[in-house]
Amino acid sequence: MVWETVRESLQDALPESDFGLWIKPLSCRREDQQVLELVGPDRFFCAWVQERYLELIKGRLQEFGGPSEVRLTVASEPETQLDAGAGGQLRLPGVTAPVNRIRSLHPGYTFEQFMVGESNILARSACQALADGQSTYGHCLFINSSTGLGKSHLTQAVVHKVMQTAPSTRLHYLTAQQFSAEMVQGIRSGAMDKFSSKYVQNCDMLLVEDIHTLTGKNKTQEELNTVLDYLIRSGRRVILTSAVAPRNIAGIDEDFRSRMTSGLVTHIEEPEYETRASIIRHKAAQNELELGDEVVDFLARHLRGDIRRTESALIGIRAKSCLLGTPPDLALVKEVLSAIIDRPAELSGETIRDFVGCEFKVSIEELTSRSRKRSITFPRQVAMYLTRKYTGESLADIGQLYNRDHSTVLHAIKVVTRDMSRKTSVRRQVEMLCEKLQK
Ligand SMILES: Nc1ncnc2c1ncn2[C@@H]1O[C@H](COP(=O)(O)OP(=O)(O)OP(=O)(O)O)[C@@H](O)[C@H]1O
Repeated sequence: MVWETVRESLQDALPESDFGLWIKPLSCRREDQQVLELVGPDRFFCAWVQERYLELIKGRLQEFGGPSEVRLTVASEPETQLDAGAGGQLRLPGVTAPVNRIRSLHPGYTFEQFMVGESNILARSACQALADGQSTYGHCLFINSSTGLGKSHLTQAVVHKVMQTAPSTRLHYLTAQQFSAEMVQGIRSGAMDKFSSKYVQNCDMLLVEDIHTLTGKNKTQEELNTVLDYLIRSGRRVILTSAVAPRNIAGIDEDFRSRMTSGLVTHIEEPEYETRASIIRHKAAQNELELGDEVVDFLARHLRGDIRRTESALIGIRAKSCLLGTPPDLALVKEVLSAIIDRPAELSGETIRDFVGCEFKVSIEELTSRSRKRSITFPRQVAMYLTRKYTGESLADIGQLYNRDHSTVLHAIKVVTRDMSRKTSVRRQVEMLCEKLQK
């Protein structure tokens, strides 16, 4: 085979380490008059060979009368089939795969499929900038949110984008648990040098999820702290995610906490109404589910927080609609949702606004007006407080009901909470309203 000859000639032409790292692992899958197909262990490997050695390989092939076309293919191990969506952590050739499970990539977690709104725009923009190699938001990003609000989606969107636009980037994407397990393995097998060189010298971008799971894991914190220290100081890109705000993660070394938060720290809020509606439309279309505006509105008003619940509701709606052979109308959707939502569907922000208006004999126009008369501001503030207490609507959503922004709602909640503790009359009135609402 001509490839064997070319390979031998490259062994003579290249430094031993380069040949061992980049040429030796290539295997020949096909060789005929037209094409030589070489297989490399992963995408990063192939991109590197393509950039640095392809012309050399082609030149040698010509010399030895081989085919003019060379194809580089990623081996079809599940963890390296990144195009097919089964993705995995990228690693350097010659560095053995860790024995622990590698975090796989979801093919749909891309920027295009991430719906943007006030709640997540900062996190999204920062991720986009990091993926594009811009330093607008610095090099180190810490994202936190409660569950199901898109931390993994955004982190993986960065990985997808970097792999598409700069595939030779040495990138490691894993969870904190995987980092920890790999480190323990390194210690046990006496291979800590390899471990450190993988994450320190041979890393352009590090993405570690679920940092909150490092509570009490002092050795892992110490190791990751050293890695971050080097990466941040040398301008490498870092993304960390956590289900807990950095200041609230217990059992974390203060130096480590401060290093992790030395760049931009951003919190993804629960999506507001408009974002929820666009997520519902987008996910419905993906599920080939046609939803009318009334149904989308109903779902957006009742499904807040964790987007996984929205996804599960849409799957349920589709299943029920298929089963009955009818399009998903409001009655069907309400039935499916009754199994998912834990609070009575009728206790919405609007219901509470109507109720409070009726109790205080104030119209909706007055409640939503700019008026600052005490006879109107007090019911408005109480209504905002009750909506927050009973509906789980975001501050921005509550604000919309009263023509205000989220900071006014936050202020109203603080005022009512404070006055309830100081003034018996306020406490009694609010308690009475709560009793009526619960009935
Ligand atoms: N803004 C968004 N647009 C579209 N889909 C979204 C958005 N936010 C979240 N999702 C979807 O919600 C689901 C959960 O998101 P993801 O796994 O990223 O959450 P997470 O914050 O990492 O949660 P956890 O803390 O539980 O790991 C995913 O299927 C994701 O696609």
